[in-house]
Amino acid sequence: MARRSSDKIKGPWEIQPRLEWAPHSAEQTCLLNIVICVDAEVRGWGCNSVQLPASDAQRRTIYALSTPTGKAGVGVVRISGPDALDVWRVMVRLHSNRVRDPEPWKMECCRIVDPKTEELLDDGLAVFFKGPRSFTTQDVVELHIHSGRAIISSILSALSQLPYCRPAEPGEFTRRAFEGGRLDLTQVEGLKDLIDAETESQRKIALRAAGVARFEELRTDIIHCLALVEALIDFGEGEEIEEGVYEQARQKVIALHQTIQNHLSDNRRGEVLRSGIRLAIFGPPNAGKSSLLNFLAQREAAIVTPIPGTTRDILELSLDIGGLPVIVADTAGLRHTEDVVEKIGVERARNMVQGADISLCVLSLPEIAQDAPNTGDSLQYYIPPSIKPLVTSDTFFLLNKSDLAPHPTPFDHLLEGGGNHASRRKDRSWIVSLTSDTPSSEEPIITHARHRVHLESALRFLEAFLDTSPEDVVLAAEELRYAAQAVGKVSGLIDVEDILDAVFRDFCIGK
Ligand SMILES: Nc1nc2c(ncn2[C@@H]2O[C@H](COP(=O)(O)OP(=O)(O)OP(=O)(O)O)[C@@H](O)[C@H]2O)c(=O)[nH]1
Ligand SMILES: [K+]
Ligand SMILES: [Mg+2]
Repeated sequence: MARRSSDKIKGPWEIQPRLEWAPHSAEQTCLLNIVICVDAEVRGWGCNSVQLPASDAQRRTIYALSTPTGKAGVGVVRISGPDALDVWRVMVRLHSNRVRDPEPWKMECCRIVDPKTEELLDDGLAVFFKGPRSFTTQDVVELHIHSGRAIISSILSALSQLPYCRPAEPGEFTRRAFEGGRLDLTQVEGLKDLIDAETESQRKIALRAAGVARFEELRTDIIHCLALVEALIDFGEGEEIEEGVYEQARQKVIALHQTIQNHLSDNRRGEVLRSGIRLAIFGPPNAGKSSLLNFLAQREAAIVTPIPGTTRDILELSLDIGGLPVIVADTAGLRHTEDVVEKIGVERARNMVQGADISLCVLSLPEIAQDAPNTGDSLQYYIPPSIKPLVTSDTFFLLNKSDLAPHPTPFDHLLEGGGNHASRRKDRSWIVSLTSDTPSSEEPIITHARHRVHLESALRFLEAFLDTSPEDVVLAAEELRYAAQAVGKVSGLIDVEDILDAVFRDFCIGK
C-alpha cells in the first residue's frame, strides 16, 4: 500500500497508474494507485535541445531513407535539394513510358532504375514536391519503394553514385525546413520529440509543441506593446496620438507578465514529461523492493531471494507507467554493514534516493506491526532508524507483505477512508488512491530548459519596463524590445524590427 506521509498532496499533476500487485496469491491482491506528484524543486533537468549538423554552405542535394529500416510494406527515400529534379530524370521511369518531367505534387507509378545501367531496381511510386511548397522548402523527390533491405540498399547506393548528391546527416531535412522558414525552433524541437516520443503523454506534449507556436503569440503581444510605446516616442501623447496610450501598454504588459509567470510556475511539468520521472525504490533489506521492481517491469529483472542484502548495486529500468516515462531504480536494502561491497551499495542507494524526483519506501508490514502495539499511532514512529534520514514529505510508503501481517494491523486506520486516503477492501486487498487537490493547471508549454531560460529573461525585462517611469519612454521601449528578443530566441526568430514595422504601421492608421 502506498501512502503519503503528509495528508495533502501539493503536486500540481499526477500519474494514476493502477498497479495490481499479487506476487504470492490471487487472493491477496494489492491494488495500488500511485499518484506521483512532482514538486517545484525537482533536480537535474538537463537541457536537451536539438543537435543539428552544421549548416551546409553548398546546399547540396541530400538523400536518406525516411522510414525505419527493415522489412515493411513501403519505404520512402527522400531527396531534397537543387538537383532533386535531376535525380528524378535519371532514376524515375514512368509506366506510361512517356519521357517528361514530373507533374509536381502528383504521385506517379514508375520504375526506379540505376542511373548508369538503367537496370530495374524496384517498381514503386514517385512524387515531386516543387520548392518552396515542400517540407524542406527545396525541391523534394520522394521514392515510395518496397521496404526490403536489398531494395533499399540498391537505391541508396545508386544515389551515392550521383556526384551532386550526398547522404543526409541526422536531422538535416528538418534543419533545411527550419532554415527555409518552414518551422520555428520550438516546432523543430517538437518534431524531434515527436519522433523520439516513446510514451503516450510524451507524444501529446510533443504534438502540442509541434502544433502551437505559443511563444510566437507571446512575442507578437510584446511587440504590440512596444508599438504603442514607440508611437509615443515618435508622435507624443496628446498631439497625434490618443490619450492613455502608455497606460494601455502598461496594462497589457501586466497581463503578459502574469501569463509568462503562469507558464514558468508549471513546476516543470513539460520538462519532466519529456525526460521522465526518476522514481527510487528504497527501504530495509528484504522488504520486497526487488519484487516490486519485477512486478512493475513485468519480468524478472532483479534477483529476488529470501536472503537480506541480495541487491547491492542499483538497477534502473525505463518504464511506461500510465503513459508517463518513469525511470525506476531498485536499490540495496539500507542497513549498517561491515561488508565492503554492501557498504558501497548502501551509499549508492542513499544518493539515488536523494537525487530522485520521487521515492517509494517499501516496508514489511508484519515487521513493523510487531513493534507497533498501539492502534492509531502514526506510521512514522515505526520507520526504521536507517530509513528515517531519507524520508521527506514527498516520500511514499508501500506496506508490503500484508499476507503475512496479523489482522487487524495497527495501521488499518491509515488505510481507511477514500479520496486522498487509502481504503481497505473487504477481500483483504487494498486500494490507495492519492489524488491531487490542485487540478492540473494549464497544459505546459515549456518542454526544454532552454525555453525556461529565455522566458525568465523576458520576465525580467517586462519587470524593468514596469519599473521605468513613463517619462523615460525611450528606455521603456528598450526594455520591451529586449523582452521580445528574449521570447524570440525560443522560436529562433529575432527579427523584431521587421514585425515592429508592420505592427507600427497598423497601429498608426490615419495618424
Ligand atoms: N509473503 C510475502 N513475501 C514476499 C512479498 N514480497 C516479497 N516477498 C519475499 O520476500 C523476500 C525478499 O524479497 P526481495 O524482493 O528480494 O526483497 P528486497 O527488499 O529486494 O531485498 P534486498 O535486496 O535483500 O534488500 C523474497 O523471498 C520474496 O519472495 C509479499 O508481499 N509477501
Ligand atoms: K532479499
Ligand atoms: Mg533487492
